Amino acid sequence: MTDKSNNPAPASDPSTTETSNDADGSDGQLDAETDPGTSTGPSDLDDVILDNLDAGSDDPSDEASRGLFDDLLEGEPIFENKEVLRPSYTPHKLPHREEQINNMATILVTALRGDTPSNILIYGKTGTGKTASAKFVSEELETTSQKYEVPCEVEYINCEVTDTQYRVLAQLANKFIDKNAQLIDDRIAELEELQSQARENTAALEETAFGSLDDVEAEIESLEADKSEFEEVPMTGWPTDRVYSSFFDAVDYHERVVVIMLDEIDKLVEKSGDDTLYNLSRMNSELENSRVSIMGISNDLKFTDFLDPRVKSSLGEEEIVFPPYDANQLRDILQARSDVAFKGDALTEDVIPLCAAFAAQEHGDARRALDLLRTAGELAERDQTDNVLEDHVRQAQEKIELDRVVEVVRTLPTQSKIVLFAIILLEKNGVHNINTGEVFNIYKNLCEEIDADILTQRRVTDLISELDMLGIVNAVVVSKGRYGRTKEISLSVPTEETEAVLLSDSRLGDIDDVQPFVQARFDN
Ligand SMILES: Nc1ncnc2c1ncn2[C@@H]1O[C@H](COP(=O)(O)OP(=O)(O)OP(=O)(O)O)[C@@H](O)[C@H]1O
Repeated sequence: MTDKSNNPAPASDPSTTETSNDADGSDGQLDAETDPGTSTGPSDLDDVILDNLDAGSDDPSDEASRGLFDDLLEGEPIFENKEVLRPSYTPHKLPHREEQINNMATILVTALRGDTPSNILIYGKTGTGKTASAKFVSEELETTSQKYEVPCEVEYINCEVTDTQYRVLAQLANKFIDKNAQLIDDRIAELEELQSQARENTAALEETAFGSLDDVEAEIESLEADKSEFEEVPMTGWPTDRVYSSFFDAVDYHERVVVIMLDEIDKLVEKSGDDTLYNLSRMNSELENSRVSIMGISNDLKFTDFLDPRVKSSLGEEEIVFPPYDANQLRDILQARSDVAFKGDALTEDVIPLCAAFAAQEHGDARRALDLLRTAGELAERDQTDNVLEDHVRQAQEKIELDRVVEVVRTLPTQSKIVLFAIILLEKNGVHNINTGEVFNIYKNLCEEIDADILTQRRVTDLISELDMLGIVNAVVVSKGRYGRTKEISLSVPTEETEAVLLSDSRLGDIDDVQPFVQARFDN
């Protein structure tokens, strides 16, 4: 990167050296240097600076005109369209998901015949294409329904964000209230058009259901009354049954089949139980004009164990499983995306197979594979090379892993952070085969220092097990013969980086000198 502060030009020019001695940066001096005859008025000053830069184009002082971005912009870009590698992009082709997509379509085609499709539960680990496939099928369904003029709508809700019954129902109610308002407006506009035609010539009413202009007027008034009855649901504050009946009335306003897609449905059940699913699944018996079908998507294969048996059987009428991708399948997925994402020959031969192999190790996660490919491309771009190399993929793998660790450590509860900090202090001081007692001693001293509650040794042991499950430490139980069993703990993440994240927590960051705490290990 070109750094103006390193630019030798001003120093090598005696006149500018003088200038820099001038307390206020002396614009006048520059002026005089360039053109002694020029006055120092502000309007001339602009010209002088430009002249100066132009004149020096062969001079190293040209560097001064190079901005922060010039070097980065130089050279061939590696990406043709980086957006297609981002998670927000919905691909139009989903290799190796044909079977699941066909299964979904076979179930949902019922909606295009005006009947209620069975509810569907979609399972599969993260990054196996569940959301992408379900969205693809929904878009196709809506497009076809428009083509054949069958009223069929899909509503998508991400239950990780919208995670209570109130919010799910309110969001659905408001979506249908908006749609109804739009429908009513369109219908009123048509009727007003008919009114004006009929005023000129009453024959315009002949082919319609209206006998007179008064009938048309009455219909417009009735539609306006309907519209004013739909009241937007506030995001908090109403009793839940009122929100439910708003949604019910809005969805039943006219004939249609509605598919409600509940992504991360397990999060909704975890946070607020199965009431929402119970209410949604029994709606059809009461709806007069419309029909509702539910499509639930989950990473957690076991979440239905927590459901009321009635909800469970109704929701799981059809189940579709998304298995993890293997390395060959990931390769095809990456190849299809990279054709659009990268410039012609930007990728060297090994890049896609390596990204696929890394991601296949991580339970066949396509999101991870795409992240790796994008990050490798970005690292190559930063190196200002024309090609993405195998080494960029390895660096990308490390970077993503480190980012994950940083995020997990950053969001740990304070007590777990203190326990982890104690383990780090022991490791940094060369202690091997750390045991729970040693961690507990240092933990206690750290807690006293920062005025935190001290948990029992048993709880601390639990927290160590949690850190183990998160992959931050490795705790193995070893038998000490007649002295019983103990845990030997070691760090599974890079020490320096993890410590830096812990110290960025304001409470732990307040500890000035950690040495006495490590010393305490020997005192206890
Ligand atoms: N067969 C595929 N072809 C192309 N891209 C795919 C395929 N499967 C998944 N992807 C891409 O991988 C990423 C993750 O997919 P998606 O969000 O559908 O996974 P998911 O199974 O819903 O995961 P999660 O449960 O974590 O939400 C998305 O960017 C998606 O476009």
